[in-house]
Amino acid sequence: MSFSKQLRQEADSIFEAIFAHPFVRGIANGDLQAEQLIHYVKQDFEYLNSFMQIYGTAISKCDNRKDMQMFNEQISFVLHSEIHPHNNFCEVAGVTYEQLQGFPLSPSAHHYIRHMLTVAQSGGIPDILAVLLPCPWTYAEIGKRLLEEVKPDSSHPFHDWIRFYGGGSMGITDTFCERLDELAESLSEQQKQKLTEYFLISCHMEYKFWDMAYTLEDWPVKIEAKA
Ligand SMILES: Cc1ncc(CN)c(N)n1
Repeated sequence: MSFSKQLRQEADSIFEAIFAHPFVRGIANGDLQAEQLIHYVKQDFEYLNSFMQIYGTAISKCDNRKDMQMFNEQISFVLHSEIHPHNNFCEVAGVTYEQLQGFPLSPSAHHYIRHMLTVAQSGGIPDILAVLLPCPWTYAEIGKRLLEEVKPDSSHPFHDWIRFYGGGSMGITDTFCERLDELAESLSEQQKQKLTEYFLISCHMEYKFWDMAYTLEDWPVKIEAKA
C-alpha cells in the first residue's frame, strides 16, 4: 500500500468524525446560524493567508522547478478561487467579505496554524506535504460526499460551496499524494512515523476548526480593546 493510502487509513476515524460534525451537517442541511458562518470566514481568511505563507516557505526549500510550480499554483488557487466558498458563506450570513477580514485568531485556528508553521520551518518538502495534506483532502472528501448526498440545486443555500469543493476531481490532493509517495520511498520508517504524526495532528485540527466555528470558540478571558 502506498504511504498516502496508509495515512488515509490511519486517519479514517477522524475523517468520519469530520463528516458527522454538526457544522458539516449544517452545510448539508442549510441550517447554520449567521454567527457561525461569520466566525468560520473570519478565521478561515486568516488561516488561508498563513497557508499561502507556508507555500512560500515550501518554495524556498524546493530543489526543482516542478515542485516550485506545484506550490506556486496553489497560492494562485487560494487567492483567486478559494474566495468563492467564502463569498457563499458571506452572502448567506448577510455580510460582505471585506467586513470579515483582519480579525485575531481563535485558539483552534491559532493552534492549527502554529502546528503547520513549526513543521514548515523545521522540516523539508515531505514534512510540509504531510502537514498540509489534510486541508485539501478533507475538504475534497466532504465536498464529494455532500454532492452525492444532497445533490444541491441552485436553491440550496450552500450550493456554491458544495459544488466548489465536491465538483472537481481530487485535484491537488492527488498531486500532493503522488509527490509525497515518491519522496517517501527514500525515507526511513522513523521519518515516515514523524510524517504520520504531522498528518494526524492536522486531521485532528481540521475537526477542531469546524468545532471552533460551530461553537463560536474564543479565548477564555476577554481583554478590553485599548481606546
Ligand atoms: C481550515 C481549512 N481547511 C481546509 C480548507 C480547504 N482549503 C480551508 N479553506 N480551511
